[in-house]
Amino acid sequence: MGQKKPLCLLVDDQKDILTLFSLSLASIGIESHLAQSLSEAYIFLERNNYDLCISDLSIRMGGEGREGLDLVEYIKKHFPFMPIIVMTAYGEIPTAVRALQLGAYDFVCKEVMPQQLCDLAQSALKRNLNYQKKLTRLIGESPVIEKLRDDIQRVAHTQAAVFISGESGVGKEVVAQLIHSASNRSEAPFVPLNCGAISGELIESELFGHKKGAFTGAYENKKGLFKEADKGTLFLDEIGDLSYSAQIKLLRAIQERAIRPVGSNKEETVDVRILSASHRNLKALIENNSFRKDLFFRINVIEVRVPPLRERIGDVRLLIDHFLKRLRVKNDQPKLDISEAAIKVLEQYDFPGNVRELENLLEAASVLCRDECIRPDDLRLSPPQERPTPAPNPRLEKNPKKIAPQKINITTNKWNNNSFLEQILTVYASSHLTLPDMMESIYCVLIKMAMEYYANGQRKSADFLELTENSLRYRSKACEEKKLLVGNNVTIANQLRVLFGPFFSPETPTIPIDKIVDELEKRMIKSAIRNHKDDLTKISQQLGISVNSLRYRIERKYKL
Ligand SMILES: Nc1ncnc2c1ncn2[C@@H]1O[C@H](COP(=O)(O)OP(=O)(O)OP(=O)(O)O)[C@@H](O)[C@H]1O
Repeated sequence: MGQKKPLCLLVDDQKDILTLFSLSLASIGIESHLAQSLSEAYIFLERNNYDLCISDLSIRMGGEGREGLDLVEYIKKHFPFMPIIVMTAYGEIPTAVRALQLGAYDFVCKEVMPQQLCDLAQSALKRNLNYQKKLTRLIGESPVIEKLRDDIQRVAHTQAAVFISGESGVGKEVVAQLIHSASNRSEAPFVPLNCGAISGELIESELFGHKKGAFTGAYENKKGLFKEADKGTLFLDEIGDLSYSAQIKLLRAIQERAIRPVGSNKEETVDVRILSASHRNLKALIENNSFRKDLFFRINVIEVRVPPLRERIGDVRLLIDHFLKRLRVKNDQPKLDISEAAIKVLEQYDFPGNVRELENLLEAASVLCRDECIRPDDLRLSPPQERPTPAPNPRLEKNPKKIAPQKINITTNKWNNNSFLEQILTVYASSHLTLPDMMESIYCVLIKMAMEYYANGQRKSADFLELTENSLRYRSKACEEKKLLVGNNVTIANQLRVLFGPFFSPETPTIPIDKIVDELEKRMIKSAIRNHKDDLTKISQQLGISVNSLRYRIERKYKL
C-alpha cells in the first residue's frame, strides 16, 4: 500500500523496558523511537513527526529536574493531535490523573503486559484519525491567512491539481500538507519532492522508480515516489526547476494516470493527487520556452496563493511566539524571550525571505542574546531600504541608534572584509580543533544552512556557495559521516550560523565558500607562524597537520 507505519515515541529511563515495548509495538506494525531521557525526548519531538507518545511518568529523567508531566503538557501544547499514553508505577494514581487532566489519552501501570499496552496504543491511534495532521499548523489570524484557510478547505475536497504560488519561504509546503490533511486522502501518504534538488538524469527514476539493473548503479528495484504516494498526495515543490524532458514524462504520467518504471516495459496504474509549487513565475517560464504550457494547465487547475509575510505583518507577533516556543526546547533555553522593542523592529521589517527568514533570524538571535532575552541588537537587521526608517521610539528602546546595526555585506565589502573574517576566527579561538576540522566545520555549517534555505535544493545550494553539485554532495556526506561539529560542537556551529545568517537573504547573490575558507586558513597559518617564530614543528602541532602538509600550504598554496 505504500502507507507509512505509525511512529511512536517511547520514553523511559530503563533500556530493557524500552526494548520490550518497542518489540511488542513492532509486532502490531507500530514503529518506535526510543528516548532514555526527557531531554532526548524533546529533541526527538523537534526532529520527527510522531503519531503517538508513550512515556514513563514516575521518574525524573535525565537529571534536569523536568518531570514527565511537563512532557505531557508540552506535547498537548505543541502537537495537540498526538495521543499520549503515560505509564506510572503502582501508587502513583494522583500523578496519572493529573496527566489525564493535562490531556493524556490514558494511563497504564508500568507492570502491564505488553499486550495491554499494544491494545491501548492501537485504540489511541484509531481514535485519533488526525494523526496525519499533527504537526502542520498555519499560524496567523490576519484576513489574508483566514482567506488562505478557506481556500485550503475548499480545494481539499476536490481531486483537482492545485498549484501553490508564493515567494520563497512563505509556507507553501505547509499549505500543501494542510490540503492533504484536510482531504479524503489524509490517511494515505503525503510525499513531497523538491524538484530542484534532483539532477536531470535521476528525476525519472525518483518519480517512477526503476528495475534492478536498469542502469549502472541500479542495484535494487526502486519504487518511485508516484507509487509511494499511491492513494495519497504527491507534492512537487519547485516544479519550475524540472528539466524539459522530465516535464514531458511527468505530463504523460498525469494524463495517463500510469507510470512505467525505468527498465520496465509494463505500465502500472497509480492514483495520486498532484499538488505543486514554485516561487518562480511559471507564466514567464512558458514565455521563454522553459516550461511547457500543456503541463502548466494540468498542474494549475486551481491556484492557491500564499501571501508574503509583509502582507500579514499583524501575524509576526504570533509567529514569533510560535518559533520561540520551539527554540526554548531546541536550544534548552527555557526562559528565552524577546523584548517588546525587538518585536517592534521585526514588525517594521520587510521580510524578503518571508516566514523562513523570521524563523532563521530568531534562531540566530537566540544564540547571540544575553540573559536569554532577544533585543533589537541581536537581530542584526539592516533598516528596510525601500521605505523611510521608522522613527525610533525612545520609550521602547533606550539607545535607538542600536536598533539596526549595519550588517556586513558579503558582496560589496567582499568576503575578505577584515572584521568579518576576524569574527569568524574568534569563534575558534579557544577550540582545540585541528585546522582541517575547523575549515571542514565551516563547510558543514554553510552547506546545512544553504540546504535549509533552499529547502534541500542541491543545485541552488551549490550555486549559492559557488561549489559544484558533486563537491556539495561529497562534502555533505563527509559531514554526515563524521558528524563533525554540526552535531558535536553546537556552540561553534551556532556561532557560525549567527555570523553567516544575515547573508542567507535574497540580497546576497553568492557566498564564495572555498575562497572564504582559503582566506581563513591562510590567516590561521600566518598567525601560527608569528606565534612560533617559524618553528615548523610547533606550528604543525598547533594546527594539527603534518609538517609536509604545512610546508605545502606555506610554500605552494599560499606562498607565505
Ligand atoms: N503560517 C505558518 N505557520 C507556522 N509556520 C510556518 C508558517 N509559514 C511558514 N512556516 C514555517 O516557515 C518555514 C518555511 O515554510 P515552507 O517550507 O512551507 O515555505 P515554502 O514557501 O515552501 O518555501 P520554499 O519556496 O523555499 O520552498 C517552515 O519552517 C515552516 O514550518
